Amino acid sequence: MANNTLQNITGTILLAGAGKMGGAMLTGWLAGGLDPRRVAVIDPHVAPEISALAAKGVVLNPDAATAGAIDTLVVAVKPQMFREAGAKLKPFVSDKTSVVSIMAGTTIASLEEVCGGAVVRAMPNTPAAIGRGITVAVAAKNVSPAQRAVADALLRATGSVEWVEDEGLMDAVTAVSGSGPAYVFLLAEELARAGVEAGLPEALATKLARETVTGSGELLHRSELPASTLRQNVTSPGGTTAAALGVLMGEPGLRDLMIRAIAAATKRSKELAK
Ligand SMILES: NC(=O)C1=CN([C@@H]2O[C@H](COP(=O)(O)OP(=O)(O)OC[C@H]3O[C@@H](n4cnc5c(N)ncnc54)[C@H](OP(=O)(O)O)[C@@H]3O)[C@@H](O)[C@H]2O)C=CC1
Ligand SMILES: O=C(O)[C@@H]1CCC=N1
Repeated sequence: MANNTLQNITGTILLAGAGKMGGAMLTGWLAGGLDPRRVAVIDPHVAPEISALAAKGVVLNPDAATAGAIDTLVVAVKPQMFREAGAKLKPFVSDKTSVVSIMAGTTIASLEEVCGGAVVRAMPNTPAAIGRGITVAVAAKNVSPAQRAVADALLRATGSVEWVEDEGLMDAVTAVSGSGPAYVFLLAEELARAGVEAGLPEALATKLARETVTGSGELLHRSELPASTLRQNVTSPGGTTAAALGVLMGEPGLRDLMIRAIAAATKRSKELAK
C-alpha cells in the first residue's frame, strides 16, 4: 500500500466478535471510509446495529466453505472463548492471512498455534468508539510491511496507535490503557458519590463529576503541559485542593492503590495467556 489509509485497503476483512470493542472498531472503519463490501462479521448473536450494516454490504456470518481464506482476520472474542472460536476461524486463514487480535492476554504464540497466519497482537480501549482510543500493537516476525500497514490503518481508524517491538510489554499496556478507561469512569462515579456525601443533590453531584472529568480530560488532551503541572495549576497554596491532595497523595494514597491495581490487571492478563 502506498499509504496506510482505510480507503487504500483492497483486501477482505473478517471481524470475529462484534461486541463492545469489535463493534466499536467496525463503526470506526466504516466511518473512516472502509468499503463495507470488504467486511464480513462472525458473531453468534449479531446486535441489531451490526445486522443493519448488511444493507450496506457487510456480510454476516459467512460460511467458511464458500468464503475461503480472507486477507485480514480481526479477532475480538473474549480470550476465554478463543480456543473454541479459533478452531472455527481456521478455515478462513491461509499463509497470506494477517490475524489481528485485540484479545487481552492472548499471546502471538497461541494465536499462531490456533489460527496460523501472520499475527499482530493489539490492545485498544473503548474511547475507540468516538475515535479517541489508543492502541498498542506488536507484530510477529512474519508480518509483511503491507500486512502491518493494513493493521495500522484498521487500528488507527479508532484513534492513535503505538507500535512496540517487545510483546512482553502487552500485559502492562492492557492494565494501563486497555482497562484504563474503567479507572477514569470509576473516578467520575466516586467523585459524584463523595459530592452527595458532602451534601450535594445527586443530580448536581453527578453532573459536576461528569463535567469535571471530561473537561479535565479535554484540557489534558489539548494542553502541552504535563498532568502534574495542570494539577499544580489547580492547587492554590494553603487552599482547598491542597487539603484534598493531602489525602489522595498521602500514605497510603492513590499512588499505592494505582500500583496495586495495575499489578492486579497485569497479573490477570498474564493468567489469561494460560
Ligand atoms: N471492552 C474493552 O474495553 C476491551 C476489550 N478488549 C478485548 O476485546 C475482546 C472482546 O471484548 P468485549 O468487546 O468487551 O466483549 P464482548 O462480549 O462485548 O464481545 C465479544 C463478542 O464475541 C462474540 N462471540 C462469542 N463467541 C464467538 C465466536 N465463536 N465467534 C465469533 N464471535 C463470538 C460474543 O457474542 P456473545 O455475547 O453472544 O457471546 C460477543 O458479541 C476481548 O478479548 C477483550 O480482551 C480489548 C481492549 C479493550
Ligand atoms: O477487562 C478486560 O479483560 C478487557 C481488556 C482490557 C479492557 N477490557
